[in-house]
Amino acid sequence: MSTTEQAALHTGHTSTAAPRNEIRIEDLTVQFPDNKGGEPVVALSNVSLDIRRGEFISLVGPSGCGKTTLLRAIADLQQPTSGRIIVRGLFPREIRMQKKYGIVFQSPVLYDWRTVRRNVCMPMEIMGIPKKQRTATVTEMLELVGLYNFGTKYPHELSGGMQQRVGIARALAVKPEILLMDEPFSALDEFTKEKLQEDLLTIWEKTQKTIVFVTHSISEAVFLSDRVVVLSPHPGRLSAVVDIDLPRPRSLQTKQMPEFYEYVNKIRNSFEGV
Ligand SMILES: Nc1ncnc2c1ncn2[C@@H]1O[C@H](COP(=O)(O)OP(=O)(O)OP(=O)(O)O)[C@@H](O)[C@H]1O
Repeated sequence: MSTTEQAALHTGHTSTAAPRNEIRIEDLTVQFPDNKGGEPVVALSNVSLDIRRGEFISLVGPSGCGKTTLLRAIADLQQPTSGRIIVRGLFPREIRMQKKYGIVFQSPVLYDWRTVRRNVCMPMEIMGIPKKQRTATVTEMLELVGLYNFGTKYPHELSGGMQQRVGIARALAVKPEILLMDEPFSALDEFTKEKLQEDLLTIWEKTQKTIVFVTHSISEAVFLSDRVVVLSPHPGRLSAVVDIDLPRPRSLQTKQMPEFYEYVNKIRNSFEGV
């Protein structure tokens, strides 16, 4: 299918109008073969979901429910067994080739022999972006994540939270449209996590990216998201989609609101029986 044909998949959108749906997941099934010759593992079964442009959406659910598989399928790191994903009218491969994804994993995988600045710079070097532009972007990104004064440090000189900030700066440096984050804060202590959650919301508000965020933490998902998607395991299915109608901008005070607890309980209850 050509790019134009793919774009035509978005019925009703002209080339100038921004499609309402950033990511459309249609009847997605992902199976993994069993290496002992048994039944395949059904990681995701018939999952359908529309993600809006500029939305902050979280995927939660018990271990093994397919959160990472879904994120990887969006990122074109995992191919569907059936069903499809359409991103801005194109297949994920096209979006990946166009460098429209920024991906942040649980561990930022920084290069120890490169300074913070040179770590953030790396994807732009690979893309052949001119040096002057790279330098300006690195400065902009380090300011955005609050690490401007740490550009000449090496990863081992940074705390875990600072290293994760470098990972976020690096993902944002190529100016992606969509940020895919897989448990980015789960290895951090509670204080660092809370600070990074607030800072991520500030970055999201400034940059207007679409963010798909995988987490084990219901309260983290409620605090950050416009919508929380609950998956249930074996096979991984969509079990609930909850709109989080808490006011923005959100801060630590948000976590004290009765409505915050109500959302957390509602989502926790939707886990029951899973
Ligand atoms: N490469 C693979 N080969 C075989 N099975 C896999 C593979 N990747 C994932 N699975 C299986 O698919 C299911 C979903 O895994 P996935 O990692 O997506 O779940 P998850 O919700 O992200 O889990 P967790 O919360 O523990 O990270 C699990 O049963 C897992 O064992």
